[in-house]
Amino acid sequence: MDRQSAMSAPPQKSHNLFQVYLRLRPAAQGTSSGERFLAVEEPEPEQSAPSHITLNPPNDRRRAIERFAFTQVFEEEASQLDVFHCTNVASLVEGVLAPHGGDGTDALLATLGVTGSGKTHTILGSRSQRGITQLSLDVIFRSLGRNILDCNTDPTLEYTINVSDSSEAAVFSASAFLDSVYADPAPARASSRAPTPMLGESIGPTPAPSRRLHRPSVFPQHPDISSLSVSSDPSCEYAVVISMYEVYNDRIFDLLTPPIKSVATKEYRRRPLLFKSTETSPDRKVVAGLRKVVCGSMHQALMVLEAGLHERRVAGTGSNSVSSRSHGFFCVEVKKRPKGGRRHGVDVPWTGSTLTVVDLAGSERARDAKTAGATLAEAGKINESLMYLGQCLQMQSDAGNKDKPNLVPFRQCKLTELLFSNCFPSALAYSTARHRNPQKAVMIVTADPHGDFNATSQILRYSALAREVTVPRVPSITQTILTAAAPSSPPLPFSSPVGSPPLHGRPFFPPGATPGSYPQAFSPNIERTFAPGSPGSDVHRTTMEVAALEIARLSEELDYLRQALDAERSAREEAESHLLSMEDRMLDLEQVIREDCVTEFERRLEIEMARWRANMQVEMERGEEHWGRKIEVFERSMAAAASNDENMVDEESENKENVLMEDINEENDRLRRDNEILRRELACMSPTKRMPLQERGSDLGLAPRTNTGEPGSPRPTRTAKLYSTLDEGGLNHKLENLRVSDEGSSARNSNGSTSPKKVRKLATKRWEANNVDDEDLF
Ligand SMILES: Nc1ncnc2c1ncn2[C@@H]1O[C@H](COP(=O)(O)OP(=O)(O)OP(=O)(O)O)[C@@H](O)[C@H]1O
Repeated sequence: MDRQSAMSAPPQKSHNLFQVYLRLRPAAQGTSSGERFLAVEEPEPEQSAPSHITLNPPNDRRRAIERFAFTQVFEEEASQLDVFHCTNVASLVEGVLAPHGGDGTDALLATLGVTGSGKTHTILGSRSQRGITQLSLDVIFRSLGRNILDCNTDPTLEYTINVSDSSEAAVFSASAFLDSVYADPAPARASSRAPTPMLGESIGPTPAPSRRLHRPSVFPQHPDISSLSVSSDPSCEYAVVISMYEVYNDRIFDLLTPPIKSVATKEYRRRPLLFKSTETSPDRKVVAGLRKVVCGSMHQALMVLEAGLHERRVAGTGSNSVSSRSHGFFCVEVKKRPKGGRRHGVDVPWTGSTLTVVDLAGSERARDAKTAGATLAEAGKINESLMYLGQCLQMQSDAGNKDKPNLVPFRQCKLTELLFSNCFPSALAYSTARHRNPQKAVMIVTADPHGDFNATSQILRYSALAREVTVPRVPSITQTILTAAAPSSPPLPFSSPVGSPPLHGRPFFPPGATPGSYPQAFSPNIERTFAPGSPGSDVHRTTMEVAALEIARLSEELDYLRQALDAERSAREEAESHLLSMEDRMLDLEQVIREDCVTEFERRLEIEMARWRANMQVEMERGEEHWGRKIEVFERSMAAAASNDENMVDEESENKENVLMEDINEENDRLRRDNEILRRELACMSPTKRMPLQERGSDLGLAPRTNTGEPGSPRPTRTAKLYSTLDEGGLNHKLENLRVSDEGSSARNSNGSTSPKKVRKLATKRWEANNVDDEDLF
């Protein structure tokens, strides 16, 4: 049967979570290839395509010959189209489109292999050939035809998808996204891979991005699958939403969101995202917070793919000039809803399924890849995640068995979580009416038959659906043992017929795993065959065969452990040196921050001091003004008090004057009365006794004292008494005083300080005084 035509046959059915295919890559032209260690077996009689391969250890007769079974094996001559057809991607796409109603079935397509074995070539193609991703997109857009909606024709499309999205995504229209990423117009750029950094260059933190890519003008058109299309639901309208992310160092990063410049480190970095169940997606885990682009055409989808690939981390290594340093995920969500978005007059949200295409990073040996620094550390992470993936693949066959619980240890790292989480029926499927199918998955293992024997054999061991080990011819060891056991019997030749029934013994444990970590009840479905030997039931012979097999296995395991140890040691040294450099950097940063703080502190202190001084000045001026005002008020009050005192003195003296005047008036009245009495007495007296007026006048002024009181002097008369009283009373003196007082009051009056009332009083006094003078005339 023609090998190529046999490849187009459908793969065999199994209960495995992943259908596993093997693709061998052709030897690179112009390079000296090593000895070929992989041999494809002729297909079984009941099969149309080869499914088994034999691994022959080159130049090492101690190693066992191993045989591996896959769903199908593609030889070097297999084209991209062969792989696309035979891996049955079209049926996966059809499951996503859900032509018969419902949400559809998620599909996952991944490539696994040693670095440089052709994973990226298979999944993403090359400059001249399209890969499975482009072919799948072509089938999707071709099959949806006119039922596909575009943001340009439906302005609400972006909004309605955003609302119904269950992964907290930011949804963009393709035109908006592409305008933000690409510069217009631009020269053609045919490469589908990002520029390769220098060998060993650190690609940890994203360097300053040169945004605005050049728009690729042409995409490869070969192979052509224009004749192929799958069914879609004619009663529904569709939208194609694309997202891309990578798993780098066990963290998820969006490839369509530009990196953000860190304030602290001034480096451009992406924010890691979570893989989780959300409120609106309790039965399915999703990568939350991605940027998603609604594409209305195949061309737009390819442009988005190109932009995402540009952001993916790649590096040149000794094994591959453009080596993927992260696991890349390209997701095509096909959303569907009834035409017009309504059913029975009610709005219906978008539902749908996703086709995820995964380009895994290749496992590599540090010695061959000649990696160093961060690239070596990445390799450690890549190998570790691939080891966990191997463990999951080895356990996967039991997961399809309903009688056995799911024991696939897929939560050990982010990669296996992403690949396996949605493989199983949801626990909610039984409790809710809404039932979601577990995803369908295809793994394409790529291998270079002339490449690295150890790395390739490791990959084959943990990815194969079944494995047989045959005992090698090791006469030097076995014969010695056999001779010792049965010296009489001749040594028997070993034969290793492929496909002989398996012998019970220890199950195979993948590299890195310990026997204790595998429950015996769920050992992997690895077939192990031993050469049964021609004589049949010879116990010693069987024992020796088992021993030889065990030796071979242990020797392999030892090799692997040595390699792992080397890798771990170098990774540890790398990590330690990185830690030291980080510590130095931290110290430097701390120093810089401290200096910045001091400078800032001093600056602020200066400002505060200046402000304080200004405030102080203002306060002092205010205080001075305040006290000035107080003193002024005090002075004014003092002046007021002084003038009050003066007024009081005036009043006092006035009061005294008044009293004096009253006394004088009283005296005056008394004198008048006396005078009146004297007049009357005088009138009653004899004329002889009257004194002439002159005498009286003289008496009044200069009258001699006739009665001095001396003894013998005549007794004074009443008139004499009167004169005497007038004289003794100091009437003149009093009048003198009155005159003085009158002058004083006139003087004060002239000053204007005396009140009119006082003036009147004084006038009265003057008149009275004049009266006195007049009366004195008597
Ligand atoms: N089947 C094939 N036919 C032709 N060329 C191939 C094939 N497979 C791989 N190559 C070529 O081999 C080189 C390495 O392949 P590729 O980059 O796909 O390897 P890889 O497995 O993705 O490596 P890595 O894991 O380092 O990214 C590329 O130049 C590619 O074109």
